[in-house]
Amino acid sequence: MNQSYILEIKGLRKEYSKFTLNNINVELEKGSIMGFIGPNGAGKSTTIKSILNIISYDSGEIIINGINSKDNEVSTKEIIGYVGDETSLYSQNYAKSVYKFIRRFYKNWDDEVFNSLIRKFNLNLDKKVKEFSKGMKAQFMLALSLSHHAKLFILDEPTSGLDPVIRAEILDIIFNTVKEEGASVFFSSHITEDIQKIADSVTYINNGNILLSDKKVNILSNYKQVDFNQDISCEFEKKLTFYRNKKLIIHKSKIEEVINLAKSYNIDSRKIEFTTPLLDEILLNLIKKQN
Ligand SMILES: Nc1ncnc2c1ncn2[C@@H]1O[C@H](COP(=O)(O)OP(=O)(O)OP(=O)(O)O)[C@@H](O)[C@H]1O
Repeated sequence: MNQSYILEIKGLRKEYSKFTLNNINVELEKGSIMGFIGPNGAGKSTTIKSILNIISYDSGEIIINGINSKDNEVSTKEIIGYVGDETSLYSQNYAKSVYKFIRRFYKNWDDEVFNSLIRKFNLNLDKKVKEFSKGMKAQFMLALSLSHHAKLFILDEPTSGLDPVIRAEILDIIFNTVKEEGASVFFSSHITEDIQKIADSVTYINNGNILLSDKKVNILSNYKQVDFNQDISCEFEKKLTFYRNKKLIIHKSKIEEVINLAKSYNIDSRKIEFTTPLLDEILLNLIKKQN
């Protein structure tokens, strides 16, 4: 247990018949935003459901604000604001009844925050949840989760399937609320662009295993995109594993190796440039290495 972390996942393991979430370790610092990214079926929702105790897990520990989440479920739930795809649970109900039902669970519920978000999103609470569009459902869920001064937001694909305008609005609200209140966010997404925009740290999961978990600035400074800025021979290209579409992403420890290799293929090393790649390119490179 470390007081500077709001969430610690230690050695989490969950076995399904055809999939294993294997030895997941994550540390989320208080006041920071972590993007949890990975392809379809990587294990993101399984991890999130384990954090929330929605499913049981085989081994490992989940510590929320210093407390083992299994030891005190009520107090840990109180400090979590969750957005997932559970609107189907309430779809037959009027939005107003859902709000009245949910607010009873939280002693820090704040109607002023809730009403201002509802006005901002222009949502009509006299509608049934099923009458809301996908974007409105996401806004409604977000308003519910942001209205009880949570310390930790767990967001499962909060922007998936939304148009760019609503996506940007939701990201802004998450970012601003969290920074104002000093809260923390663990959010899963397929959209690397969103993560690059607001996350302080990134955890990348593939096939039930974590391939990378680090501060975004470290990841971006640890990897380089190599631009040769000249024609290169097929033989040299073949030597460069993971060279695709004229892009080569390498860990910075490999810079010298690449320069020396290039020289041995008569490449003019003065023209070679090393730039900072997009997060997307770095993660794609990691998947290619794993497969
Ligand atoms: N209840 C279950 N029983 C058996 N297998 C399951 C169950 N729930 C999930 N899985 C399997 O676990 C794997 C991980 O699923 P999970 O939903 O965690 O992935 P994900 O990263 O959230 O994917 P997506 O981005 O598509 O939502 C998948 O292979 C899925 O089929």
